[in-house]
Amino acid sequence: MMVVGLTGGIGSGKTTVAGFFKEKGIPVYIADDAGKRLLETSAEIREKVTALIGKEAYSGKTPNRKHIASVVFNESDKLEALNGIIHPAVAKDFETWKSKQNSVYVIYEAAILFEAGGYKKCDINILVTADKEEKIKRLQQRDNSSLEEIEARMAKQWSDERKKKLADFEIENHDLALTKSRVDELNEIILKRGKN
Ligand SMILES: CC(C)(COP(=O)(O)OP(=O)(O)OC[C@H]1O[C@@H](n2cnc3c(N)ncnc32)[C@H](O)[C@@H]1O)[C@@H](O)C(=O)NCCC(=O)NCCS
Ligand SMILES: Nc1ncnc2c1ncn2[C@@H]1O[C@H](COP(=O)(O)OP(=O)(O)OP(=O)(O)O)[C@@H](O)[C@H]1O
Repeated sequence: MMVVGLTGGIGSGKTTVAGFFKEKGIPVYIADDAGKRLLETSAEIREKVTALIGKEAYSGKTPNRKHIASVVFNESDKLEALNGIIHPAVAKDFETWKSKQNSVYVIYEAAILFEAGGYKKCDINILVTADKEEKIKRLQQRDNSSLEEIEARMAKQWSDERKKKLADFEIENHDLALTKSRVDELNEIILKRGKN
């Protein structure tokens, strides 16, 4: 079974694109969601994250994601350490999930697929792009995020130019109808590759 990595900068629309693949019957794994789930359910992760960030990282067993984000997106060492706690657990969870799927290919959607090196384990990598202003507008509408919070995360991610060099395909996500037809087109290409 082929693994197709799907990534894009914050607010690019990668989850929206993943949804279009899902509508076509393709199994989709969302690493951001798995990371959040494991942050909440794994006692081992809770212990490590509390040791890294402090007691304020959790209220009981519930992670204070806003607080964790405010620490790690302003302190690179702590972000690296948090990645080191979450990423191996997500990789393991993905392998378990993948072994239960029955499809020519699955989508592995991850925010920092290139930055964290996960793209090397994928057979094909797709990059979703949008203009910076467009991404900021979408995030402000979706999350009520401040410009400062959005820019702190953007600063920790590679530029689209750098990511394009490693991507096999790009989806420019401006007009949703065009994005959807690009997904149809890529799905056909990937299915053909899977048969060869
Ligand atoms: C810091 C945390 C608690 C913030 O949670 P929050 O709900 O605010 O954000 P969420 O997880 O939905 O991510 C939203 C976006 O932030 C950006 N982002 C998240 N983690 C990272 C990271 N490690 N590096 C750069 N950008 C990141 C991405 O663009 C992502 O799509 C959470 O993102 C986290 O645990 N991150 C570290 C682990 C990680 O890399 N997760 C993502 C893939 S497994
Ligand atoms: N082409 C588009 N036109 C208008 N709005 C869009 C478009 N694509 C996505 N959106 C909206 O922009 C917001 C961000 O999209 P989405 O959640 O898919 O991005 P993401 O890259 O997964 O975000 P994050 O990096 O935060 O995980 C959502 O509210 C979504 O509905």
